Amino acid sequence: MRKINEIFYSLQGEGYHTGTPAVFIRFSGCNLKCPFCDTQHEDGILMSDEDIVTEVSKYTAATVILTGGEPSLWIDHEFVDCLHRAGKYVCIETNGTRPLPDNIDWVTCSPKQGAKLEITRMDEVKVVYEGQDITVYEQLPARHFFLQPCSCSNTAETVDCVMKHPKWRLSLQTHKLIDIR
Ligand SMILES: C[S@@+](CC[C@H](N)C(=O)[O-])C[C@H]1O[C@@H](n2cnc3c(N)ncnc32)[C@H](O)[C@@H]1O
Ligand SMILES: Nc1nc2[nH]cc(C(=O)O)c2c(=O)[nH]1
Ligand code: SF4
Ligand SMILES: [Mg+2]
Repeated sequence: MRKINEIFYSLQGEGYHTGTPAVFIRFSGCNLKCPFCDTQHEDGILMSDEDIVTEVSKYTAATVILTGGEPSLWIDHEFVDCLHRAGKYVCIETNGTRPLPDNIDWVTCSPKQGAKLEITRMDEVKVVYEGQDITVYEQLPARHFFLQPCSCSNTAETVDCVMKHPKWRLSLQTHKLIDIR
C-alpha cells in the first residue's frame, strides 16, 4: 500500500514538458520542510497499486507524474512497472535526496539548498530561485536546466538570473497563471 494525497488530471505546468496533459499522483509526506513549499501533502489514504492504476486509467493521457510530498519515499521498481503495464510514461518530481527505481522514464530533480543529492540520473534540473548561486548545479548530469520563480513572486529577478546564466531556461508555474491545478 502507498500513501496518496491526491490523484488529479491537469497539464504539466512546469519545466520541459510544460503544457502536456498528465495524471498527477501526489504522494503524502516529505523528508524536507522547504520554507517556500507550495503544497499541502501530509493528508493521505493508503491505496493498493491496483486501485492507483484503476484511478489513473480513467484518463486517456499517457503521461503520469509522480509527485508529492516526496514520491521517492513511496515508490519502487514494481510500482513503476505496474504503470508501464498500463501503458503509461512515468515522470517523477523529486528533491533528489533518495535513490530512485531505474525504470522511471523522466526524472525532474529539484535540488534544495543544504540537502545532499543521492540520485545519479536526471533528465532535467529545476531550481526554485531564491537568489542562491545556481552555478553550483551546472555540473549535474541533466540535459535541461530550468530556473523557476518562487510562487510567481520574483519573476523579474529570475529572468535577470537566466539572462546572466544562459545554460538555464525560465520555467513558469503556468498552471498558476491560468488558474488550473
Ligand atoms: C511540491 S514539489 C514535490 C516534489 C519534490 N518534493 C520536489 O521538491 O521536487 C514539486 C515542485 O514544486 C516546486 N515548488 C515547491 N514550492 C514552490 C514554490 N513556492 N514556487 C515554485 N516552485 C515550487 C518544487 O521545487 C518541485 O519542483
Ligand atoms: N499543473 C501542475 N503542474 C505541476 N508540475 C509539478 C507539480 C507538482 O506539484 O509537483 C505541479 C502541479 O501541482 N500542478
Ligand atoms: S522537498 Fe518538495 S514537497 Fe518537500 S517541502 Fe520541499 S518543495 Fe515541498
Ligand atoms: Mg505543485
